[in-house]
Amino acid sequence: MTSTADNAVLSLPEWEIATLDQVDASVQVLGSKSYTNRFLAMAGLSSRPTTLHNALLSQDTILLSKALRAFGHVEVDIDESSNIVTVTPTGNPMTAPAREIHMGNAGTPIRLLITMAGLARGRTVLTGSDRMQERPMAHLLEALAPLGVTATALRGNGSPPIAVEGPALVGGDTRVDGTVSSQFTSSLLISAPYAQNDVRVEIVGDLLSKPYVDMTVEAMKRNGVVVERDGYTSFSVAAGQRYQAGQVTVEPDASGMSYFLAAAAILRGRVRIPGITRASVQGDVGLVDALVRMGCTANADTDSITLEGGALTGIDIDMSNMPDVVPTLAIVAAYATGNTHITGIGNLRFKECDRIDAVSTELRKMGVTVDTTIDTMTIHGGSAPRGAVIDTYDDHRIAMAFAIMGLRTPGVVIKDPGCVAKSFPTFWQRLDGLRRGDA
Ligand SMILES: O=C(O)C1=C[C@@H](OP(=O)(O)O)[C@@H](O)[C@H](O)C1
Ligand SMILES: C=C(OP(=O)(O)O)C(=O)O
Repeated sequence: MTSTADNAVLSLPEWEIATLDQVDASVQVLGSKSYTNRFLAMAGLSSRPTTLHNALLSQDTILLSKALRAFGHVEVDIDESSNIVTVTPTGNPMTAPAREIHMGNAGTPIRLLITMAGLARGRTVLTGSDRMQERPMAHLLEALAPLGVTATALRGNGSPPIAVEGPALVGGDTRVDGTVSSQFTSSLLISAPYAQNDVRVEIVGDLLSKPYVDMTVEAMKRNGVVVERDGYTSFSVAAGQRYQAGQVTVEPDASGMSYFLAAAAILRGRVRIPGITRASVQGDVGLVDALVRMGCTANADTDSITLEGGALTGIDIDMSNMPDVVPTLAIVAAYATGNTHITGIGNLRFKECDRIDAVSTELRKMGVTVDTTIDTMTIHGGSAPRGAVIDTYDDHRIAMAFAIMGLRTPGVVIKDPGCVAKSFPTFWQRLDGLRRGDA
């Protein structure tokens, strides 16, 4: 075991976390994955150049950049040393790539691309990892048909590989199920300005992950496109609007931030995240309020979030608006007294892995009692977790959340630490930086 971590950890089969007695650190978190994906997609449609500053450069966003390039409408330059991405229109229309596009397990990017492919000339085929080939897309495919686009799951199971025929985005009225993924709605909205006619999207059922749709509407507005809306039940985009692009700065990733806040919570220390505030549109900042309810203290600064740990008690919480920080809250709950009952999380079963199964299985390995149902999880606090070898299911969030437990509980070994590269390739360096106070 060593406390020295650099990017070499990404290629190790497993990594044992060194415990840490105390934490008082400021942590630089990479740019938001969701904003980077949105601004890249919009830049990929625009006929004006875009420069993204503090962009997240990770597996998912790089896959999206490559896919956009493959449509021929834009060139994408990535400067890894400065986290700047420049998207430059080529003057050519979007054309379906001759080869299928492989999107790994990048869920948001593939879903954004499915509607975008309806604007490209020819037949686009989008596919991904084995897990991606199980992730649900049928509601999006069904919603595209009334807008003129034929998008077909080639194996008939509603999942990739998916073929999209274009150019065909005529526009009009459609309905989309909101209860499985908000990404379907975001996908329809982001391409909507480029349809021939106005697009109106009605949401069927109660939309989950609502803040992600707020982020979409806000990012479109920052880019010059207005979305009219009736709460979370319908959204309209007038035809003919165009993304203005230009210079965009991406704020830090609230989901990535969550692991360091959890470290402060379970070590009763203090962590400061500059560049993001509790007023962010990113729903995952809601974790701060949850941790305060559990006994932590948080600031109300205008340029950062600081969280200080306290005596932790379990809470009841509906996390349907912040699904990606459920693993984070669950590991904090393991150190609280009393039970934490998390509801509204049925769609965790469709993420990079079945996160309800994964979190409960790995917490149980560590001696924590967890009850689950199809869409809830109850973590029984009060028994000291013990070290274990943690399976990570090719899921970055399982690896990162359980790594934080290793700061307090000796003997936590994270298998396949490289899986964090999906959203946070510098995670292990930042974790190591906690020990010096300047992550
Ligand atoms: O739109 C987005 O950027 C995202 C939406 C969420 O998905 P769901 O809407 O499927 O919950 C979230 O889990 C994902 O990591 C990113
Ligand atoms: C669910 C996630 O990502 P995606 O759906 O974009 O693959 C995630 O990052 O937690």
